[in-house]
Amino acid sequence: MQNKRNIDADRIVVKIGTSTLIRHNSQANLQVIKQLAYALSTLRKAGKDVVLVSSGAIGVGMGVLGLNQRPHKVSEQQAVASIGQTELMQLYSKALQEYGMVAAQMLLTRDVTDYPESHTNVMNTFQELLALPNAIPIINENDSVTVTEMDHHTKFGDNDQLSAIVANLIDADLLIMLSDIDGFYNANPLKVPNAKLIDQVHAIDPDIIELAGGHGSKFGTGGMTTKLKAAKMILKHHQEMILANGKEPSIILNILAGDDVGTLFTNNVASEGVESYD
Ligand SMILES: Nc1ncnc2c1ncn2[C@@H]1O[C@H](COP(=O)(O)OP(=O)(O)O)[C@@H](O)[C@H]1O
Ligand SMILES: N[C@@H](CCC(=O)OP(=O)(O)O)C(=O)O
Repeated sequence: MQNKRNIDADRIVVKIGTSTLIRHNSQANLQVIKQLAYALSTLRKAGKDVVLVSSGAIGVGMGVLGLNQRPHKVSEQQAVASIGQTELMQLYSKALQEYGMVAAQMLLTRDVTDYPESHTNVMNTFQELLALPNAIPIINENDSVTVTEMDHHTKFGDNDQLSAIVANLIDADLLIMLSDIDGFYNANPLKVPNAKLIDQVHAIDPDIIELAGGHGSKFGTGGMTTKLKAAKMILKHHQEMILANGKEPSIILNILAGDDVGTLFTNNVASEGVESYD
């Protein structure tokens, strides 16, 4: 019999990565977007607070423009992102409409954590949106304005860290990180085919960081390292994160039903018999 987890989450942030949203031919994966819309709508209708952090602006923009390679120049990436973001939100809006939901786009910069006024404004927006019964906030980094300069860092780094910051900001119970891999392994499965899936992680220490190797897809940015940075922020705030495979986003519903899928990052020490890393 499959182990059950005790997942008690009323406020949930879901992050979906580029590698899950985009097919190898640079086209958006509509099946994934439709199923994601279904899962998020189901949770919202069940009274949960749900926020989506979605990557994919650059990946979708590459598809729109017929590019095979991610541009190297930052300004070109920003232009591609602004084209892709529009298309991505159209896809989400259409998919959510099927379930009576509306998409609410929020494009953030690090100002929301660095400047009290920006922080207050973004919190007010979250509060109003989460009070609406049929709105799903969909967040991405504001790629056309974020830069990292000597004296002003407006970039979050990547959407893995952005999703943890959002989870911290709105005091979410759970961050569900959907990627193209079943969870966190004891080595990069792309390089080590017999790598083993880890059920639970309780601390992000150098031994754990050592297990994250290399980048994933040609579209995504962070690979596993940035997911561990996100997990570290989550554990610091005594929240939980589950890293799972997003190829079937209905897995979100399995996660909330307590199914033992993916890797759970938690401060709560695992029950006996479950393989875990402290
Ligand atoms: N220890 C590990 N466990 C699982 N995946 C790993 C590990 N180390 C590196 N990876 C790589 O990280 C990839 C996921 O990161 P990425 O492609 O950036 O995803 P996303 O687009 O979802 O953010 C996996 O496909 C895998 O190749
Ligand atoms: N803002 C960028 C996010 C890039 C990013 O962090 O991607 P990923 O590693 O797939 O989460 C975009 O939408 O393309």
